[in-house]
Parts: sequence; C-alpha cells; structure tokens
Amino acid sequence: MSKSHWLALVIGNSRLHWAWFNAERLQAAWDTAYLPASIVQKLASCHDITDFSQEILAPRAINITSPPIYIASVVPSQTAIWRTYPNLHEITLAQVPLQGVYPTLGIDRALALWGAGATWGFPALVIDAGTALTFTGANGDRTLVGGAILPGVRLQFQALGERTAGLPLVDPQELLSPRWGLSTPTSIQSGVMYTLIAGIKDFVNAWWQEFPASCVAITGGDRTLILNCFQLQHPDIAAKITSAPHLIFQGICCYWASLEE
Ligand SMILES: Nc1ncnc2c1ncn2[C@@H]1O[C@H](COP(=O)(O)OP(=O)(O)OP(=O)(O)O)[C@@H](O)[C@H]1O
Ligand SMILES: CC(C)(CO)[C@@H](O)C(=O)NCCC(=O)O
Ligand SMILES: [K+]
Repeated sequence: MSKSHWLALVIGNSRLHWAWFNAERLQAAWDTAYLPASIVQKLASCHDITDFSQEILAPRAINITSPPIYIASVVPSQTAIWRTYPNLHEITLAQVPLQGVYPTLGIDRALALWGAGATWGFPALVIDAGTALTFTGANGDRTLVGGAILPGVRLQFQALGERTAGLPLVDPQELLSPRWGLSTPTSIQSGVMYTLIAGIKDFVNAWWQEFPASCVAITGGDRTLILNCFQLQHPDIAAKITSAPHLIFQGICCYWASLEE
C-alpha cells in the first residue's frame, strides 16, 4: 500500500462521513452509521481493513493496510471510541489557519470554511445543512466574521413530531408543498421549509451586502433538499450558491497538504 493513501473521518451528530484519499485526490466518499466500540477495536487490531470495507466502511473494497485516519469530530464520546485506532490523527481548531475563532467553534465548521476559502477564495460563507444547520463566514483576511446555528431540517420535523401530542413525524419532502397547508403534514412541510428558505435567503443576502463577491457554498446531508426547494422559490439566488458535498473533506485535505509541506 502506498504511503500516500489515507482516510478522512468526520464524526457528525447523526452519523460518520468517510473519504478515501490518494495524496490530495479524493478517491471515494461514503457515510455510515456510528460504529460500535467492538468494531473499532477490531479495526485497530486488524492490519488489513479490506474485510471490513465491504460491509461496514465502504460500498467498495478498499485495499489499504492500516491507513492513517485523519479525524474531525464534534461528538467527543465518539472520538473516544476512535482513540483506540493506532494510526489516528485528530484535527483540532488550533491547526486550522483561520484568525479570530472562538474556542468552542465546531471543527467541522472551521474545516468547511477553510476548504471553501482554499477552493474559491476568501471571503467565503459556508452553509452546512446537517443535524444542525450552520452559517460560518470569514472575510478576505481569513478572519472569522461569525455565524449562526439553528436546528437542521430533520431535527425541526423531529422536534414537532416528538414534542407534541397532535403532530405526526413527517419526513422532509423534495418537492415544496403549497405555502398554505390544508392538512397537518403539508402544514408542517410548509412551515419548516418556507421558514428555512426565507431564513437562508436573509442570511445569504446580508452576507453579500458586506461581501458582494464572496462565494457561498452549501454542504451537509440536506444540501440537495434545501437547494431544490430554494431553486423553486429563488432561482436567481440558488444559481449563486455552490453545492459542495465534500467541503469538510476539502478542509481536511488542506490540513493533510499542510503537513506535507
Ligand atoms: N441516512 C441518513 N442518515 C441520517 N441523515 C440523513 C440520511 N440521509 C439523509 N440525511 C439527512 O442528512 C441530515 C444530516 O446531515 P449530515 O449527515 O451532514 O449531519 P451530521 O454531519 O451527522 O451532523 P452535524 O454535522 O450537524 O453534526 C439529516 O437532517 C437528514 O435529513
Ligand atoms: C454546530 C455543530 C453541531 C454543527 O455540526 C458543531 O459545529 C458544533 O458542535 N459546534 C460547537 C458550537 C459552535 O460551533 O459554536
Ligand atoms: K448537547
């Protein structure tokens, strides 16, 4: 196995995100559920992960022996499980070359912003539509301007379904329902999606007022759902937002490359 092969692991609040790199080239990316400690321990003691890759790690066989794993986690209890893996490199905020970050800023947000800036230039604004939905922006000096955090798409539906007696758990729909709902599910769809779209539009426009030429990139598991709904309401704005499925991996790759220098 060539020394240039490595894995990136992003631990989010819903699941794990994996990428396999050959040097700076992304070979494959996939998601899995959290792995139990017993499986991680097996991986740690195993010199060939090919056996695991088919079922647990990847939809394809990856013939890599004990690859280094570069990990960025926002879930400490999950990070702890992975510390048994021998060739683990934990990425911390101190290693991300952004100025003005506050100590509790999520490493996923910092890396996604670094990835966006490195790819499309600073200033940059990142929207991460994950378990939580976040905005994170930096100016032309790579200084954090700030951001915002709100419940993600699925979490909003879950909150209504789980914390009320009268509301069912509704799955997010790819198609935007009519604004004025005439059933309980369509009323929930409308309320969550129209409010989200209006909110994102407001944040993005406020950002462009300060940084008119800035790239705005969207990543995360609900990226496509949001962009599709956005497209129907505001095609002009949607056209200016870059869909970037691998933004955090792009940031991790910047980190990997900085170690090689
Ligand atoms: N198989 C899946 N499991 C979980 N979420 C999924 C799945 N497929 C699509 N999604 C959507 O992805 C969203 C979660 O996004 P993502 O996986 O990027 O979050 P995360 O990285 O786990 O969390 P965060 O980064 O916010 O801590 C959910 O709101 C859900 O609607
Ligand atoms: C906001 C989330 C949950 C998004 O994954 C994560 O980045 C996190 O836990 N951040 C810590 C708080 C902050 O970024 O201000
Ligand atoms: K918490």
